[in-house]
Amino acid sequence: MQESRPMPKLERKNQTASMIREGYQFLGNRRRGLQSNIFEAHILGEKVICLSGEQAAALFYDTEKFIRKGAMPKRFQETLTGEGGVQSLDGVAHRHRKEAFMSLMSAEKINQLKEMLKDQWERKLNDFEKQQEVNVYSEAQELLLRLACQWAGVPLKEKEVQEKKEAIIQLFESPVTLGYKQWKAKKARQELETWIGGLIKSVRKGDLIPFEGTAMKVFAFHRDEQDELLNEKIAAVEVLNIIRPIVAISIYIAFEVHAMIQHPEHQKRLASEDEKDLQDFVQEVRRLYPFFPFNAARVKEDFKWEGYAFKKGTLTMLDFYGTNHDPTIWNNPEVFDPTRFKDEPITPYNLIPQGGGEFILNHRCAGEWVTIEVMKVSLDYFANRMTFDVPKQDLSYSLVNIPSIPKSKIILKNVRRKD
Ligand code: HEM
Repeated sequence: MQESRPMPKLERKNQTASMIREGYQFLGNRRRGLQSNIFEAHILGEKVICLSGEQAAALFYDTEKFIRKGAMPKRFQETLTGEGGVQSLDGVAHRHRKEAFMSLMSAEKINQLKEMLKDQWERKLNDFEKQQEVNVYSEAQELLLRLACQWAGVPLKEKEVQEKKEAIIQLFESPVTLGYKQWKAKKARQELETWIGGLIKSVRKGDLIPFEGTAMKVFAFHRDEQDELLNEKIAAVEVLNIIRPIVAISIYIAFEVHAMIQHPEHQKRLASEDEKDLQDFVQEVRRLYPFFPFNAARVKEDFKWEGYAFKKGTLTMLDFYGTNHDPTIWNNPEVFDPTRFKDEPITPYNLIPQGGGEFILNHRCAGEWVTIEVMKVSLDYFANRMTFDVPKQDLSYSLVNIPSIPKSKIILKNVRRKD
């Protein structure tokens, strides 16, 4: 058998502290230092192979080579994703569950979501006109929670809105925190799963009848690949896998308004009738701004790639943020330029803010189309249906804190409907 190539290695034994210190840029900094798209590190007490770039992403999403079982730290499951959800499945079980998710993402369902969203923005705009000041991040969270529940078939009482909003935000704002904050996020998840679990029970008993094709209906009656109904807790985890990330799009809405403010030179294109202009702007926001830094999988069986040995069970991380900023893929990757997509085509493995590969076969984000459409409709509102002043504020954002959110949360004043 041929000898393996020695894999570039980081010198210091444990890089956990550096990773925490450098956040989104940790993997990219090391990749540049070693001048290699593949290297070995030690993180959280374990040897990890770190991958970056388009070819490496294609490898990471090869289901013959990698599995997700045992890859995600328990504390992310206890807060961000929940336990037993689609993220933790492999093979037939994953495909079967993912098909249920993708059945919610038909063109018809997404159009319905867009109409509901426009309705929500119309109402918000009325409120904004009466407010002295608008906090975009916070307002978007509330709007998206109402939207997510309506679209998913989850009844949400007016008096529950604030409480549920606070709980859901904790799931995606706190996954990498420790101590009290993490404990609070765990508690929030338990309470949310109990709430949705109770509703699943009511749907099964016939006391609550959600519309066909909603997440509540689909997951209340979903049967796994062995024809067993999901238990209530897992059905709740999956309904929350729809609601939580829709609310998290508030981060991208804050970033798209940030991009509008910082790059007024693109304003004219946003006013054009061509939807492609909105789309390119949204894609550039998703490429440039930090959100989900990386993901992990484990080697399924021993194999070699480009001469490097991958041993069964080895934790392997793919750098999403670094791939979206890779200078071998993107010209001037640190520059915000929505026109780049004319010459720089998007492939399943180069623009990966929400993972790569295929939707059903791989773990690529089930809600990527929803995210793009929600961002487009929302951008159209901020760019073309309202006017506002931008008061002095701290528009900086961290490349260390995960998730990153603009410091000021984006404050607007004198918001008025455009005639
Ligand atoms: C807010 C913006 C979003 C970001 C940054 C994001 C990011 C991601 C990422 C990085 C993954 C993992 C990809 C991988 O493992 O390779 C993922 C998976 C997933 N996302 Fe999203 N997502 C977003 C919005 C959404 C929305 C709106 C939904 C649902 C409506 C959604 C539902 C899911 C589900 C169900 C999975 C698991 C897919 C699987 O394991 O097969 N996400 N997302």
